[in-house]
Amino acid sequence: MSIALNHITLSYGSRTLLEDVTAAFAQGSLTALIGRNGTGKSTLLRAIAGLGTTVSGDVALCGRPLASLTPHELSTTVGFVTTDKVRIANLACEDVVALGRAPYTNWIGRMQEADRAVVERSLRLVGMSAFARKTMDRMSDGECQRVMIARALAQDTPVILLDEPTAFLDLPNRYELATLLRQLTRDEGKCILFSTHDLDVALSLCDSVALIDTPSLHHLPAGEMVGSGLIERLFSGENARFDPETRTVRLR
Ligand SMILES: Nc1ncnc2c1ncn2[C@@H]1O[C@H](COP(=O)(O)OP(=O)(O)OP(=O)(O)O)[C@@H](O)[C@H]1O
Repeated sequence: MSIALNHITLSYGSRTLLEDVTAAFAQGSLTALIGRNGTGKSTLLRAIAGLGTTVSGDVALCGRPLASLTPHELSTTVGFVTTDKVRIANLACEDVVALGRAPYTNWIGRMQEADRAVVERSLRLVGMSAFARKTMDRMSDGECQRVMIARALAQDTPVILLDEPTAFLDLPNRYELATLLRQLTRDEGKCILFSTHDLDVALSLCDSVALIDTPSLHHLPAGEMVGSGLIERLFSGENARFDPETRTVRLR
């Protein structure tokens, strides 16, 4: 398994977000992590990425306990894409993508021919080759998001985590981005786990859905999740209800 969570508990102080969660995510699979605001999606992604959150239980990446990985091994195993905007004037897309090569470049960080080829390929995979020399401060949110995914691809890790990659995107771009992620699981064999509030994207385009139902995590194939009744229970309220037909939340 690319990601294995074994009886993990996540908490902040006395507040428990997840308790005794066991789940596994396979190579070549796309999984959406969903849940209401503040239920711990980002915290879980950060814990899997080894970004210093309180965890009891074990996280294993590609069969190795997270705790046993050196910083270098971690950086060649898991890539993490956040919604933080990297809009540094004068920094071209290809330079941002090249940052993903840091674990592989020599001690002065000099890029070799092979590194440059990986950067080029990564930009091509996300459909952004034409933007290589453009600076990121003049690009749309959707374009920036693709470049940040290219950076994670250049890092060449079997596991990629993304925290709300579809936030700030319009509807066609949300579908396009999720379709791109799906393609990367198929063509590149990546294990991709991303958090999202887009139920229709999660349920229509992903292999499986991991739903935080505090303090549990339900991980089911997307089709089974639609029919499970779990989404209605967690996302329906006085003014809105989940419609399994359209896989969206609608006003009552
Ligand atoms: N460093 C921290 N210290 C204490 N509490 C925190 C910290 N970071 C997050 N929290 C709390 O933990 C809970 C989970 O936060 P998290 O950001 O993981 O949720 P989320 O599901 O990603 O939320 P959203 O959907 O709103 O992005 C929230 O109630 C948040 O206030």
